[in-house]
Amino acid sequence: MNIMELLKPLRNKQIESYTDTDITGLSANSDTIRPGDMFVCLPGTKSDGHIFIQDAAQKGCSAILAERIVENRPPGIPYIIVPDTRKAMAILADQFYEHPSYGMKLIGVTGTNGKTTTSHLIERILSDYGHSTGLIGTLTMKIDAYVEKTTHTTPDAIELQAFLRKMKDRGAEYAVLEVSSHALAMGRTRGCDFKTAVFTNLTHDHLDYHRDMGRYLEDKALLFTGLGNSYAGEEEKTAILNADDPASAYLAARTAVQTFTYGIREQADVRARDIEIRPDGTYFRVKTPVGEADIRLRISGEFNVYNALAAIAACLAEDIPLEDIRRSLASFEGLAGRFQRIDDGQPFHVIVDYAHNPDGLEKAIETARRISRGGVITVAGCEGDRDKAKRPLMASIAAGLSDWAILTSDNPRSENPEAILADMTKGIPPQDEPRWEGIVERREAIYRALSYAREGDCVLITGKGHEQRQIFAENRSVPFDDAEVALEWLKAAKFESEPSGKRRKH
Ligand SMILES: CC(=O)N[C@H]1[C@@H](OP(=O)(O)OP(=O)(O)OC[C@H]2O[C@@H](n3ccc(=O)[nH]c3=O)[C@H](O)[C@@H]2O)O[C@H](CO)[C@@H](O)[C@@H]1O[C@H](C)C(=O)N[C@@H](C)C(=O)N[C@H](CCC(=O)O)C(=O)O
Ligand SMILES: Nc1ncnc2c1ncn2[C@@H]1O[C@H](COP(=O)(O)OP(=O)(O)OP(=O)(O)O)[C@@H](O)[C@H]1O
Ligand SMILES: N[C@H](CCC[C@H](N)C(=O)O)C(=O)O
Ligand SMILES: [Mg+2]
Repeated sequence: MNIMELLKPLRNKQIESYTDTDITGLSANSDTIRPGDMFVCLPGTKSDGHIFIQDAAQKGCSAILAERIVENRPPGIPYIIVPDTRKAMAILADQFYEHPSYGMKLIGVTGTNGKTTTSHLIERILSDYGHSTGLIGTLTMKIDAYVEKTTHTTPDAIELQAFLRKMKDRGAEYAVLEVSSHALAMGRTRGCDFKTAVFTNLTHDHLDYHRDMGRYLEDKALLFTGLGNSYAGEEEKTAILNADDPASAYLAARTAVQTFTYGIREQADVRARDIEIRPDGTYFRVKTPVGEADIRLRISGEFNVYNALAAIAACLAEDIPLEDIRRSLASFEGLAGRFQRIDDGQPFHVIVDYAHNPDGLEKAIETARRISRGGVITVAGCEGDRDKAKRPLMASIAAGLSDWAILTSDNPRSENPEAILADMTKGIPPQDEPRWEGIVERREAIYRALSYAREGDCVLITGKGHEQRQIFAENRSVPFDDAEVALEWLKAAKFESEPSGKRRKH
């Protein structure tokens, strides 16, 4: 794309040097930049993109977008200054990829927990109904059967717009996007013309980044305030809100578009009752403006009722008949690491779940309690280089709500795992008979939890869900998959079926 064409939507820019040139791509990373790309200098949290200008120039970048002049600016390369390169990058990415979100129906899902589950439920219902649908989220980026790997829940603006372009070119009618609060705060989705915004819930997480719950909510609200800014198309827009979450009233007040609510406890447009939580799934009756239905989900937990209700509301807003929604939900077999059952014939439940914040952990343990015929043994850890305030809260929930908690490591990243564990255990009130122990090594913690289980118990392994690696200092990571580790132990323990039930061989 010609440089002037690319820069057209940037209102506030200063062109320091200029040559008429073609821009063949955009990049904010001097490591992976290709000749012909415009280099966007982002002031980051770890380093400053401006210091890599020379590097990018040597690799053949075609232009530079910066926030200031730097010394030894490479001659002969167009150099443009804008007040905020991150915001400008999103606008340029939308322009470069020729507004891929226009003309597709974009459904954005945000909230502390449940984004991935809700997004996949929506995607499944839409595609079962015959719509060509793309999805971008924590687990994957996909367009119908075509799949790419992701590194982030919401990729940066360049990767995001490039993938939306792929969706548009392949004929997708819908794009379901998981929109993280980091993405909203950093403007990664600027330029996306959302038709629908779905809110799951707001509870404590990511305060290392957002600083407090008020600012966290403000960042989440950006998805809803942004609904009013239509770049293209005049289709009706909707905010789908959780009537049982107090943050929804604020979001409703902040959006100019119509709202559609779901819930269990408060009055809502889409409401569930007669909820039954079983080991093999969840059953409930849903009342909607277009009728009632009995829903069967193959995933356990009241929290998954909320996720299903959000998906039902979003799909009713797309005029999908309730009966089709019911059928799709009944066939959804769940996602890797989201209250995932691990079964090797053992006489107790083993669940791998991605709960990595206080509310998620509480909900996961409550669900384990509902399906257990005995006790609940929980394995929980906390992340390194992330919100430290969660640590004592999560430890207190794990030890307080389980019959036995094994506190361990999650991804320690640059931190000392023993120190993370010590931060966690500070949150546990002294008890006459402690109901927890600490085992830093995660594999050993999982093995130990499984070895304690007796018939009917539930072993709940939380924090890493689908993740396949454990991350240590200096980005060193080792293969680690909770489900595989649990299966390793179960296979070695050799459970087998007997006519009288399951029993352990050794
Ligand atoms: C806090 C955060 O989100 N940081 C993201 C941000 O990094 P940053 O701005 O701090 O970048 P930096 O490392 O300081 O570098 C600054 C600039 O210099 C450039 N650089 C750097 C080194 C070099 O040699 N050459 C070079 O050009 C970098 O490419 C970057 O443009 O921009 C980077 C590029 O887009 C992201 O990879 C990075 O995500 C980090 C790795 C991350 O872990 N993010 C997580 C917290 C995140 O975003 N999570 C949410 C999900 C949260 C939820 O579940 O709700 C997500 O959407 O995934
Ligand atoms: N509606 C919900 N309310 C509370 N907790 C939930 C809800 N849905 C899921 N969880 C918990 O959060 C975990 C992650 O679920 P999911 O991946 O759907 O959320 P997410 O918002 O996409 O998470 P992330 O922010 O990591 O992308 C689940 O394993 C479960 O423990
Ligand atoms: N979406 C969460 C995932 C945390 C999962 C945990 N296992 C970790 O890797 O820290 C985050 O970005 O904070
Ligand atoms: Mg997710």
